[in-house]
Amino acid sequence: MALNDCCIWGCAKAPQLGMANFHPDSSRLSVNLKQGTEKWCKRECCCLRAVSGFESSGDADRIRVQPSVLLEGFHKDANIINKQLRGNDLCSSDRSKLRVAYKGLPGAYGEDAALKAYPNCETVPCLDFETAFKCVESWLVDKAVVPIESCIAGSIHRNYDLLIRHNLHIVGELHLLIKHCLLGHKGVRKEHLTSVISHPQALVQCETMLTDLGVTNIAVDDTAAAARAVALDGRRDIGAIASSRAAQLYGLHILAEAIQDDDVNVTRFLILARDPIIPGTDRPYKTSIVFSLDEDPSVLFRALGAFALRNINLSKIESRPLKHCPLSAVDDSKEGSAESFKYLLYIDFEASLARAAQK
Ligand SMILES: O=C(O)C(=O)Cc1ccccc1
Repeated sequence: MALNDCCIWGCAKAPQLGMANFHPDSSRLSVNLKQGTEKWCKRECCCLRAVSGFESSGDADRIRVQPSVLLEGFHKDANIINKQLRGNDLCSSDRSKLRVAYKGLPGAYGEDAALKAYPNCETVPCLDFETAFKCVESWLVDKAVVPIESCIAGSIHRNYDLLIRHNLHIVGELHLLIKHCLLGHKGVRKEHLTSVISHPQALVQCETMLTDLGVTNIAVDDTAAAARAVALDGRRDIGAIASSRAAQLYGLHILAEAIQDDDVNVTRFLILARDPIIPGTDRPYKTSIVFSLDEDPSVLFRALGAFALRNINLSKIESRPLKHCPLSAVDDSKEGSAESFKYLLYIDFEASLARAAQK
C-alpha cells in the first residue's frame, strides 16, 4: 500500500483537513493542510495527536496528524508491516491507549521493553533514539523507552547525550533479559547459512556461534530489521539474529535458541515522559542527576562525600565530555598550557530527591 495522498483526518467535526504524502527517500511525511484548518487544528489539537497509525475507510486511506510538528523519523515500513501482519484493527491508533515510542521496527528489543513496562500500550516504532525523544516532547506519544546500559556492552552513550539535549524526565526503568535466537527460512539448517544479519551488539554477543559457523556478519540498525530483511529476501543462506517474537512477526523459523555467549544478558531501559513524578519518601526511589565540576583537586571527593555522609548508595556513575565547552581544547605543543577536558557527571543514587535534600 502506498502512503501517498493520504487524507488527514481530524474528527467528526472536521473529517477532512488536508492531504499527507510520504517521501520514502527522506522518510518524511509532508502535510498540506486545507486553508483555514491550521488554526482549527491548533485549537483542537487533542483530536490530532497520533501519526503512526493510519486506517482505511472505504477507498480512502486516512492518517491522523498533529500538524504543528515536523513529522519525520518514523519507520517508513512500520505501518505497512503492522497492517500486513496484524490486520487493520491492531494497526489503527486507539486513543484510549498509552502510546510508547521505541527505536527500531516492530519486534525489536526496544518494543519488548515498552510492552514489559506497559503491557497494553500502543507501541510506536522510530527510526532512531532522537526521534523517540522528540515524539514525547511534541506530544505525539506519551512515553519513550530507551536503553541506557547493557550488562555486556556497557553504557549507551548516545542516550546519555540525548538526555541532556531534550527536556524530558526519567519516570521509571526496567531490566530486560535478552535472549537471542538464530532465525532463517523454513527447512534451513544453521550449517546452510553463509551470512548472518543483525544489530552490531547482537553480532558481538553471539560471536562464538558465528565463528563456529564461519559465516559473514552483516550489521543493520536493529534485530527486527534483520529478521525482516531475511524474511523479504528469497535467499535461504542468510540468517538473522533476533528475538523469538521477531521470528513470529516476520514468519521466520528458529534455527537455534539461546545462542549468546553469556547467559546473563540484561539491558536496562529508561522510561521517559514530559512530566516528572513527584518524589516522596514513602518507598524506595532512584534518582538520576547530572552536573559538572570546577577544576579543583578535592571537588569530586566532596561531591561524592555528600552522598556518603547521608548513607545514600550510588548505583551508577557515568561521565561524558561537556561538548560545548571549548576549554577542552588541548594544545600539547605549548608546554604547560594543556588544560584538562571538562566532563558531565551522571549519577544514579538510591534515594528520593526529597530525602537527598534533607540535611
Ligand atoms: O536491535 C534491537 O532490537 C535492539 O533493541 C538493540 C539491541 C541489540 C542487541 C541487544 C540488545 C539491544
